[in-house]
Amino acid sequence: MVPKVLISDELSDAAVQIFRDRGIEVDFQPKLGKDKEKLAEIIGNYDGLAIRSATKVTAALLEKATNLKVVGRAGIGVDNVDKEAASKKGVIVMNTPFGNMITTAEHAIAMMFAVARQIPEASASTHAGKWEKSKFMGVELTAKTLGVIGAGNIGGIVCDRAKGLKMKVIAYDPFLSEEKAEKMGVEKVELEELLRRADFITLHVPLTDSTRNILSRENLAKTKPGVRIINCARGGLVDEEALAEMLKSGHVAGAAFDVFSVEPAETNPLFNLPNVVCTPHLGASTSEAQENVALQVAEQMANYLLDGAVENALNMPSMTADEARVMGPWVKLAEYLGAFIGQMTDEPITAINVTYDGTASTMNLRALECAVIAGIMSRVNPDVNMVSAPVIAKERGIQLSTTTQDKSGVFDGYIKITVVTDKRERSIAGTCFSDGKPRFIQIKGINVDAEVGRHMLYTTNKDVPGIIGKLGTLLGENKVNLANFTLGRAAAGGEAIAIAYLDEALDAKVVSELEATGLFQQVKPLEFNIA
Ligand SMILES: NC(=O)C1=CN([C@@H]2O[C@H](COP(=O)(O)OP(=O)(O)OC[C@H]3O[C@@H](n4cnc5c(N)ncnc54)[C@H](O)[C@@H]3O)[C@@H](O)[C@H]2O)C=CC1
Ligand SMILES: O=C(O)C(=O)COP(=O)(O)O
Repeated sequence: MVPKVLISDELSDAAVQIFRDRGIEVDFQPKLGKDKEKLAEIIGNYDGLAIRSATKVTAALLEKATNLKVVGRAGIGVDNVDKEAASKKGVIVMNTPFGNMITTAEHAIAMMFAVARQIPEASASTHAGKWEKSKFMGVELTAKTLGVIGAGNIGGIVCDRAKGLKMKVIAYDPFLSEEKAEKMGVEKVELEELLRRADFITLHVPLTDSTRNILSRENLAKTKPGVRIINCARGGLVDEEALAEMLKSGHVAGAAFDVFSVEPAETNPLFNLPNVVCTPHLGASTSEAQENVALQVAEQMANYLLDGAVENALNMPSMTADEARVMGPWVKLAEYLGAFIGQMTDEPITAINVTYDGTASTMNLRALECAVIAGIMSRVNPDVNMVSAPVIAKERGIQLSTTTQDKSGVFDGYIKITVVTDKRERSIAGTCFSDGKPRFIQIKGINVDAEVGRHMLYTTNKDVPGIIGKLGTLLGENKVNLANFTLGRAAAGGEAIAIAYLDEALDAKVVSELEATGLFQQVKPLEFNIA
């Protein structure tokens, strides 16, 4: 089936072209992001949704997005996407972290100049024929201290440009190392010190629980008198009411805001105050940046929908198309191993350990781990996938651990998973042969060579003559056709396991009859989702 993508915000035509060139059906409805009812009505038809900041991907919208696999944000900030809800629904959320960073940094610098020299007001006054030369006395940037809150990609470029302007740059970013700060030629400081020393403050942090209201009334009061504040990051980082009051009192000399706590901003405490420069979220609005993010998001979404490659996802480990191809059988194996043990385990799982041996240990382990968890969780929730499974496991407080080791046996590599419950530990191992077919190679420590079948019956018994005959007879009496059969045992007379491959799912009645014979310790019908 040809995947379908909806573009619900203003995106460069380049994105539409890429989707078409890649053989993806695309609907370009750039106004839809502002019409949430209409969007909710049709979202169920799409595998992918490409957005900017106008579309709000809420839990309610995701509920309706029954086919959605990926949300692609043509830009950086994803605070308009409920990532937790998306993860739970198994929807990948990806952004384009670099495509508009230069453009946004340049906008911040432009805003700093604009507020230092009151350019918008001076321009409006000149257009009005007033020639108010003495009214617009500005300040120089040279030798002033710029306080950068958040020195990541955009903040880093702002630091670099500001140094070019001969400013003294200080940065507050708890994740910025001293070495990196030194390399960037900036002084790393705490927030309090930044507030106290900066002549200009510019914000470049994402909007998160830790950054919301970072320039609160209390923090604004700690700033240097005459400070000018620039926000080209996100509305909600600054207390706009408090800032408006401080602008009026003269403590803050000016502000330049591109983003607002409510957008589109029709009213705002900062509007119509002298020396407040406002732009309507234009940070990323250059033709270059829009071309970059549109191309990138379309390529990333197409790669995922067509080849399973994952790039710049916020809720899934990265995987190249080549990796996805090479690892395909191993990802399947990981999922089948998880599904086997998940179906065997009725009591709550407290911990999962995954051992990667030989070739398996050289692969993208995060992706394999997600597949293992998805397999295990699929018994509880059939809609679970590699994106949602780790979230569900975390919610349930399941401890995850991994072990890697060099090739230790006859196989070039294998994956072994052990799950721990309050009552017991269970383990299973499997490998992929060169035919690309996943095989179970060890169950409960007993060696087997078992392919994966859609409908399987797993039994354990004491290794004594006649039991397998009885199993066959009972299945035959119930008109259950056997497609194949595999046995394994620890030692003669010890524990033995049998795996029967059936043509259809086993009736609960047959399971009860098998249990009633008293010959088996365990009788478990197993179902596998084989594409
Ligand atoms: N106005 C616009 O049109 C645009 C706005 N943006 C906004 O700019 C933000 C920053 O973008 P990037 O630099 O690309 O992100 P980034 O992830 O490269 O940098 C963010 C930095 O903030 C730091 N940080 C996180 N929590 C912090 C905290 N509590 N205190 C101080 N620093 C903290 C991080 O360590 C990181 O270095 C985006 O999240 C987005 O909201 C991005 C593009 C365009
Ligand atoms: O990339 C970002 O984070 C932005 O804020 C840009 O927003 P936009 O795509 O212009 O609506």
